[in-house]
Amino acid sequence: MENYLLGIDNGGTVTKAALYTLTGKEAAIASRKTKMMMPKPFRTERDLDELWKANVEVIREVIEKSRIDAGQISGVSVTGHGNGLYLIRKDGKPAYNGIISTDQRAKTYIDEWYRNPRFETEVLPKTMQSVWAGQPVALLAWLRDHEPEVIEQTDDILMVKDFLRFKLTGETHLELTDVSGTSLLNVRERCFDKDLLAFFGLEDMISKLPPLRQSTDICGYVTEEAAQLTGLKAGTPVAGGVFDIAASAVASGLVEENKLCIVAGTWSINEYITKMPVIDKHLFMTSIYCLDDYWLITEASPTSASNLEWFIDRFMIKEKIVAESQGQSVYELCNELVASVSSEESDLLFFPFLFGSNTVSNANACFIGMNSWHQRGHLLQAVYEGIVFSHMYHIERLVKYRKKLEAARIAGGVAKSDVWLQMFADCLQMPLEIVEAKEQGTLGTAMCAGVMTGCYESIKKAADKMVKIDRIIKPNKEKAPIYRRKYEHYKAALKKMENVWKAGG
Ligand SMILES: Nc1ncnc2c1ncn2[C@@H]1O[C@H](COP(=O)(O)OP(=O)(O)O)[C@@H](O)[C@H]1O
Ligand SMILES: O=C(CO)[C@H](O)[C@@H](O)COP(=O)(O)O
Repeated sequence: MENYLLGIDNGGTVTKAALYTLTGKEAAIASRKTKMMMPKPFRTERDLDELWKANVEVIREVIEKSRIDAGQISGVSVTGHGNGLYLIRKDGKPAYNGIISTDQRAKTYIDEWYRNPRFETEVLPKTMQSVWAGQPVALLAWLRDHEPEVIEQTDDILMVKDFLRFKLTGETHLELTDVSGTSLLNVRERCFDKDLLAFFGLEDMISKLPPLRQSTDICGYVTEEAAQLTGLKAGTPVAGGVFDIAASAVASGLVEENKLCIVAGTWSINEYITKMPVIDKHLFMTSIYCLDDYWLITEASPTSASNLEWFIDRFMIKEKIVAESQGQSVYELCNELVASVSSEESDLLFFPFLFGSNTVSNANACFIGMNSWHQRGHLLQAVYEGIVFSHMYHIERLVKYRKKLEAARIAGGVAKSDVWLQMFADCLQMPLEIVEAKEQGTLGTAMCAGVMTGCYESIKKAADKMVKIDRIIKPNKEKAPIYRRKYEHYKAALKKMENVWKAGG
């Protein structure tokens, strides 16, 4: 009987599960949108019972769809958005709603930390990354000051994938690649460090950080209770899993240094791998990669498809309900509307900063240059283009640290849209290599399960077997001057707006 690996991915917007054969063939896939709650300005939270229910449903669905016996699943592995915060009490119940990494309630702490000269001399060499509002260090500091009873009740500090692993196995662990992106870890020494935590005023919380594990370690077994709910077989081993930005990268074939990887989901993630870490206060992050000897160098911000999601929820909700009632997706309508307007026809700009930005700290989203003749398609086109330009802005910073990148691999929900993919290729003027896997997060983490169960010697060997290029999207040369002009316009407007935002506007 053939063996299968199960990958589970909890992003900021969508929960997915997928079953793979050992050659990377997708046997079944299922997804559920999860609700982002905004109980107060700048807060993005999720109900953890609803999140667990979504996971139970997608796991059950993939087992049913694939018609395999659950005993054929030799291993399970998890991934999910990095950062944010998932707190549980001693009795295993949530101590708070899950906090998604787009949360900005703690943004005032950031400027204060950056003003402290010790940040550059003592913190940055250990964390190798910027500090920002959605990181657990900022959220924990905020809870310590505003809702101390939550911290008192907390027994374990987890990331989303660790919470899910805990629901499946009853065990609590943190995993290295994920924690290496949180500012909680001394990344160079790969350990927690009381002096580092003390900088953020969090030294007392070291006892609430569960043990650190590797991506491919066995971190527990599916319990009887979880088995009954999900249809998995009790006793199936569950791996440590991997940070989603690394999962998508390895499943896109980021096993060499000459490729750019773009992940366009809730977040805009832009990354490459190298054997030398980059420590620079202007760079977003260096984190631990899931291939031995490699570091993942990332430029990122919450400026990608979360903005489209907001646009749909505010201005296309009827269309969304109708589409979903007919078993269709509202994204197809969005893609049709964008395809119906040409790239030359409108100069409308959009800054995709609804959940944070990659410029000054109090930047806001805005449309610039609206005219009476603009239709919904033009607004959507500006949203799509603004998201691409925000990725390009990150990529421009990223290439400063290395030689030119030859081609890009792209993952995340946006990669499901042909019109958006062509826009990326035309704006970047770079070929986009599209892999066969529909969901790279689930595939990347399934590789960890494959190594954990001894099916592969290493994640690199798993990637060699499981990643296949499906097609290449070539850039359209005629579009180069059009998008170059639009991108220059975007950057010039951004510079002007930065002065307004800096002045408190
Ligand atoms: N067919 C599509 N066309 C355009 N955008 C899409 C399509 N499918 C998904 N998306 C966008 O991708 C987002 C989901 O991306 P995903 O990477 O799954 O998110 P996350 O992992 O952050 O939860 C959706 O919110 C939506 O904005
Ligand atoms: O920590 C992060 C970046 O450093 C983000 O949370 C990222 O992991 C989100 O991923 P997304 O929700 O877009 O899948």
